[in-house]
Formats: sequence, C-alpha cells, structure tokens
Amino acid sequence: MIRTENLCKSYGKFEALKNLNLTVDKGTVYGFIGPNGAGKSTTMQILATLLKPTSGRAWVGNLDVVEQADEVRRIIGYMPDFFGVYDNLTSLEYLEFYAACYGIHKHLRRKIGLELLELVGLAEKQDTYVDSLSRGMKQRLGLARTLVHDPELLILDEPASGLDPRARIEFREILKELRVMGKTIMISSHILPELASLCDVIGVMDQGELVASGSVEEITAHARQGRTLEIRVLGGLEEAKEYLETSPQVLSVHLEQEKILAKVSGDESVQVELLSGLVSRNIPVVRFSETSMNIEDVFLQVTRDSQGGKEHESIAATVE
Ligand SMILES: Nc1ncnc2c1ncn2[C@@H]1O[C@H](COP(=O)(O)OP(=O)(O)OP(=O)(O)O)[C@@H](O)[C@H]1O
Repeated sequence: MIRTENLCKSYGKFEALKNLNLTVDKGTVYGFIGPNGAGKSTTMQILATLLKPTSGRAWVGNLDVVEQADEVRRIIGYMPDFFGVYDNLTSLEYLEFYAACYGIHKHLRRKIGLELLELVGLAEKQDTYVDSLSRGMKQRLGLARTLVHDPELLILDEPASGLDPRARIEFREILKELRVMGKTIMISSHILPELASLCDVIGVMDQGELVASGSVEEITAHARQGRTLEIRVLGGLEEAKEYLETSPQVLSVHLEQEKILAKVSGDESVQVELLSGLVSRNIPVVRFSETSMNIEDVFLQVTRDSQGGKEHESIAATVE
C-alpha cells in the first residue's frame, strides 16, 4: 500500500530524511515511532502529497505521490498533528462540510456524517458546536473527518498526543474497529507503548533514517541482542567486577549500590560461562539474572544504538 525508495528531504543543508526505504502492506496497522524531529511528520506529509521530496520516490497504492497526487488524495485520509476546527459549525455540519469538499452528493452528506459520528462515539454531539468539544472529542471528530470519502489508507500523525489515558483508550478502540473494516493505517507517535498493542508492524525512525522495523516482538528481540545481567554477590564485589570486565563477551560493567549490572553480547551460553567463572573464583553469588526490558526501554535502546552505540552511557533495562 505504501512504498518509498531512497526518499530524501532536505531543508536547506539539513537532511530531515536520508534515503528512507519503507514498505507498508495493505491491511496493516503500521506504527511509525521515533523521537521528536526524527522525520515522521516529514515522511507522512510527503505520502499525503503535501510536501515534495528532494529526491527519491514514494508510492501509495501504486500511485506516485508526486506525479499522481490527485489520485493519491482520493484514496488517503490524512490527519495532521495540528489541525484547525471551524467555529460556528456543529459536529455534523463540520463533517457535511468536508463531505462537500470531497464532492460527495448533497443527499448523502448527512447520512455519512451521522454514520461517522456514530463510529467515533460522538452521535450525541451532532448538534454541539465543534469549539465546545473536549480535546479528545475533537481528535475523534478529526478522525471522522479523514473518513468522509471512505479512504483505503489512513495517515494519522500523532493522533493521540495530548489526550488523557481514557481518551487514548477510546481512540485506540476506534482504530481497532477501522482495522477490522480493512483499512490500512499508518500512525505515528513518539511513545512506543501507545502503539505496541495496536500495530502489526512498527517502524522506528531516528534522525531521518529507519533504524528498525518489524513486529513488536522482532524489534524487542533486536534490542535485546545486548542483554543486561544483574548480579549480586555476598562478598568479593571488586573481584567479581574485575573478572567481568576482562571477559570478552562483557560489553560494560556498572556498579549500582550492591549489585553489578553487566551488559553482555551473545546468547545464554555466555551467561552459563560467566556464572561458572564467578563460582570457580569462589565469589559467593546470590543472584544472577537477566534484567527485563519494558517496551519503552526497547525504544530507547533501538534509537540509542542508531546513534553509535551510546548505550554504554547508561543502562536502559529496568530491573524488576
Ligand atoms: N519547514 C521546515 N524547515 C526546516 N526544518 C524543518 C522543517 N520541517 C521540519 N524540519 C526539521 O526536520 C526534522 C524532522 O522533522 P519532523 O517534523 O518530520 O519530525 P517528527 O519525527 O515528526 O518530530 P515530532 O515527533 O516532533 O513531530 C526536524 O529536525 C525539524 O526541525
């Protein structure tokens, strides 16, 4: 449904996108995550035909976003990160207005507006003025707006930002319904947990590049290639630290209060080797376990790795 090939966008000398190659299959919910300034909005604006790439190409449903921009617009619904709403219009009038913009016949506009208000849980607010809706309701109305022409692909730029937890959940539920309806959805956020439960595929952007992509499980596995071990000893702390520091599979060692946090490469056999090394030196080990990573840590790890392995500055894994 979406394909980009060596997509680049520069603002003056600044390269906001650097040879971006990504693919989103039809029917997929694609979570596009990355820290502020990573290039998510720039990519989405190019796909939505609002911005021209400096070089490279992008296609939506096999249509070139530059050469066939009008056709692309017919099959996408784009929700920008900030959008204006019109005063002096009720929720229903607002949707009818957008339906008119898309050339939908007069007789159908009200019906479509009412159906969409129902879908986004705003049926009771059809006569409420848009400017008096809460932020969460405005976001849902904004989503309804992107649907008036029944697009195949939704491009949603940080739709849940600024929403409270309840409103986020409500929003997520609506997206789940849209997924069941077979829509392809590309949704951005700088918060991975917000998307993890919703998306089939996650693409992680950092500094204009796609630094990881795959299912949440695949990305987690990728981030865990460097595991962190938590080791507690009853004595011989310095000796244990020294031994670990000289082991080739140990990437870094930190002391945190009474425990040692050792970042190691390799699989579980490395852990066996390190544990027997400690025991054979008569170091009284009372705890030797791998720390668990939560989804936020995974995100930090992946983006930090992309910046040249600065993970040694701190340990992202949480200790449960
Ligand atoms: N019109 C512009 N002129 C100059 N630089 C820009 C312009 N638009 C974006 N940029 C820069 O391009 C980079 C990517 O911006 P973009 O908005 O795509 O990031 P983002 O991942 O969407 O970030 P956020 O999560 O903060 O919305 C940023 O460094 C931004 O400052």
